[in-house]
Order: sequence, then structure tokens, then C-alpha cells
Amino acid sequence: MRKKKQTGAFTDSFRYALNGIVYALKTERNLRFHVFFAFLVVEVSFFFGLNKVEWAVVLFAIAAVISAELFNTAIENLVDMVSPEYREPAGKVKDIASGAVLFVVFIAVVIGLVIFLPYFIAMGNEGILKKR
Ligand SMILES: Nc1ncnc2c1ncn2[C@@H]1O[C@H](COP(=O)(O)OP(=O)(O)OP(=O)(O)O)[C@@H](O)[C@H]1O
Repeated sequence: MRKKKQTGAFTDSFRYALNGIVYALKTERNLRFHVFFAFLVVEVSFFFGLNKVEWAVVLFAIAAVISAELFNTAIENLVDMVSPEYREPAGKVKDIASGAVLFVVFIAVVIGLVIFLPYFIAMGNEGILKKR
């Protein structure tokens, strides 16, 4: 059996983790889209001046979506390694992993609506009042 590669230092573990994120970003279009959208949401959050609790909820939702995407990518790679040929159970594993991402994204969208909709409505109302 092949010996496990010695890593040791904490900085090595950190580097490997970063490599994983960079690899996933290079290969997964969906992840790139979610990261882009996350930056957009953070900008909008600064613009509206969210309170501490709102910031915490928004950042947690972003973290949940991006980590779900990373886990999904890891599972896809694992499935491709274990079952490069077409097999129904392999497909199911991938579908379930994608389903997990879809679920988290759906909840994140609901959170986004709950937090940002009142700000957008207030902004719209201010605009209407200024025009009068
Ligand atoms: N080895 C396999 N055996 C059976 N079905 C598979 C296999 N690989 C993929 N599939 C089916 O094809 C679908 C798409 O698989 P693919 O590897 O292309 O993922 P993907 O489209 O890159 O996913 P994502 O869009 O989340 O990155 C899977 O959800 C699964 O239903």
C-alpha cells in the first residue's frame, strides 16, 4: 500500500485547502457564479447598511451556499474517480449532492428576500416621495 503523504505543518493544510478552493473555482461554473453573486450581495449589504444580525444571517447564507457547492464538487470528483463508467447509483449520488445545493440556494433566496425586500421597497417609496 502506498504511504500517506506527510504534511505536518498547519500552513501546509491551509495551502491544500486553498488549492481545493482554487481547483473548484477553475472547474465549476456554478461555483464561480455563486461567488460572483456573493460579492454582489455583500456590496448591496454595504449599500443598505444592514444591522449586525442581518449581516450575520446574510454571511451565513453565503457561507452555506458556497460550502455546499464545494462539497458538491468534491462528491462529483469522488464519483468520477470511483465510477468513471455510467452506473445508476453513481448518478443518484451526484443528483443528491446537487439537490443539497439546490435546497441551500432556495433557502438563501428566501433569506435574501426577507432581508432585502423591505430595503428595496423603502428605497422605491423614497424615490416616489422625492418626485412629488
Ligand atoms: N457515472 C455516472 N453514472 C450515472 N449517471 C451519471 C454519472 N455521472 C453523471 N451522471 C448523471 O449526470 C448528471 C450530471 O453529471 P455531471 O458530472 O455532468 O455533473 P455536473 O452537470 O457537472 O454537475 P454540476 O452542474 O453540479 O457541476 C448527474 O447529476 C447524474 O444524474
